Amino acid sequence: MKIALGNDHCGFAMKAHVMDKLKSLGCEVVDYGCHSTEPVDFPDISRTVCDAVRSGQAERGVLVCGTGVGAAIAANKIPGIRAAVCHDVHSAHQCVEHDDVNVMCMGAQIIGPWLAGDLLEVFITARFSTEKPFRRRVQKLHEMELQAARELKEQI
Ligand SMILES: O=C(CO)[C@H](O)[C@H](O)[C@H](O)COP(=O)(O)O
Repeated sequence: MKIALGNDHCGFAMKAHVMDKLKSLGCEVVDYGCHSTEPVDFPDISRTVCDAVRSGQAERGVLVCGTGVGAAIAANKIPGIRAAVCHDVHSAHQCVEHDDVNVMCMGAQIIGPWLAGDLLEVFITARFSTEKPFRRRVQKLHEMELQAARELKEQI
């Protein structure tokens, strides 16, 4: 699986571990930065990673910031992206199985590298369920996104 990986300065220290884990799972990883602890703005990193997912360059994205929260807020503003902060193993697989999450966000200030590795493993191996209720709910998310775009257009 192709993965777009991004982090801000708070996530930089965890990146090497995340990268190693993803590679050990057989993933092809593109690193969209940042590449040091020099402060950057998490919305910029989310944008780049999510554009790679949207365009099909990557199948899924992984974002690491301090808490995972800012990265997820930014990612969810991008059409076609369903991002979730995951700090427990159950959410990390269920968010894909039930909600078709395509970008997982983690907080390097909240969890350690070993839990991050376990989260990545279940996130990468999980697949969106074919069961109707889950498909219907995600379809409703698409419709909400389209409605929001229409409302925005009316305002302009
Ligand atoms: O977690 C984050 C956003 O939700 C960021 O990674 C930072 O931790 C947070 O914004 C604090 O930023 P700072 O520049 O390290 O003070």
